[in-house]
Amino acid sequence: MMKLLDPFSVVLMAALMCAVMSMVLFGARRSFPAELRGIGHWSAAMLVQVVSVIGFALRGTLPDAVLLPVANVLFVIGNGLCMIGLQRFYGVASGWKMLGGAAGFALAGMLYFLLVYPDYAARVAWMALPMTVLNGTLLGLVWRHGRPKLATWFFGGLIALNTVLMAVRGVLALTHGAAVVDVTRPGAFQSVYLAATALQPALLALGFLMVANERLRLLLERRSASDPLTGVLNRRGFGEVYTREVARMARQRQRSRSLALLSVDLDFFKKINDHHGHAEGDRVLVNVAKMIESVLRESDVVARFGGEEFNVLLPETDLKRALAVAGRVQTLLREACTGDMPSCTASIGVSVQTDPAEGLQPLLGRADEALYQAKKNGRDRVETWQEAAWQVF
Ligand SMILES: Nc1nc2c(ncn2[C@@H]2O[C@H](COP(=O)(O)OP(=O)(O)OP(=O)(O)O)[C@@H](O)[C@H]2O)c(=O)[nH]1
Repeated sequence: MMKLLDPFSVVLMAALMCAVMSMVLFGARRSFPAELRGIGHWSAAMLVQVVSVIGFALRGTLPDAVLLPVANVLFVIGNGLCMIGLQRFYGVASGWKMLGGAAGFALAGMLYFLLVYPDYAARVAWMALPMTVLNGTLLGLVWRHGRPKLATWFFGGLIALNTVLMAVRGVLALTHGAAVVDVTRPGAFQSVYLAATALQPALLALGFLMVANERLRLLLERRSASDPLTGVLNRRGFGEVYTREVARMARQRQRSRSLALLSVDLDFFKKINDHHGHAEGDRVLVNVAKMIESVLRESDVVARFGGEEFNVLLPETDLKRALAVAGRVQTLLREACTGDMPSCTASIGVSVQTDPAEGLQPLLGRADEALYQAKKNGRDRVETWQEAAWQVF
């Protein structure tokens, strides 16, 4: 067993794996969207670990008084950078002070127990403290902010094991002395610790990458369902919500079930672009999307399929309420346009669905026809389409 795990080879293996992970993370940082933060810190952390591990491997070639403080402090900094990376990833304030404190604490202890009062077990116990605190902080972050997914369990499990191992090593150093924790001596705990030390940084980085990948999947899913300019849903996202709502409607027993759709189209939007420029036109679209959202209930959704037309889905809504919402959108738009926004009004077509089997296209078609009618009848008005006749409001 000990032949397989001679400390020198283990340490070199660890350095190699950290170097590979650093490159993988660096590549990920360049190719992942900028919203996924903290990956660069993990890449840097792995590089720092490489230098630290090489420092340990060089033991015997340089004086311990120089090598050990440097290698140990770098080890702490490497773990601290992982913490900062994860804090950035989860959008939490970065704990640079904590990292500085942990590194300073490690340096002071190392120097004291090497130069003033040389004691191997005391050094191990001392180092265990900042390492346990940093890893415990990582664990807390995953616990509070991680999504309950397999990647998170894997990542969190690794951090938990690492935290326990660090703490146990510190306690063993205090209670049993160097004989049990000195990795150059044979022993069960030393073998476990060595194997874990070799695998831990690279495995942790792998766990982080898995969590980042999961976040990337979510982000892309959300992007593919939303309009890049206004941030509201796009046609695809709208279709998904509609399908969900219509299924819910089908499950409802009462006869009065219905959902409504508003087709909101800005009037003479081309003029806004022509007079104020395309960028200002974009700003108007973003504001209008916000404004529409502000008059909706939580279950209502707004989408932009393109151009200057917005579609609003109002679940569990009858014609009367749909008209009231349309009226509120118009009022808000008129009020907002008196401020710093170019003057604009909207025509709105309203349609209602009561049969769950009908489908989105007929509903959109009717709202579109109503909208066309609103435009034809002079704009800045709301119209609805019903089977019997045109209703003008
Ligand atoms: N700024 C901006 N303009 C857009 C965008 N998409 C479409 N447009 C513009 O919206 C205008 C739509 O023009 P029209 O279809 O003639 O409609 P309108 O001028 O609003 O006239 P009516 O709808 O008939 O009242 C065009 O000038 C498009 O270039 C966009 O994303 N940003």
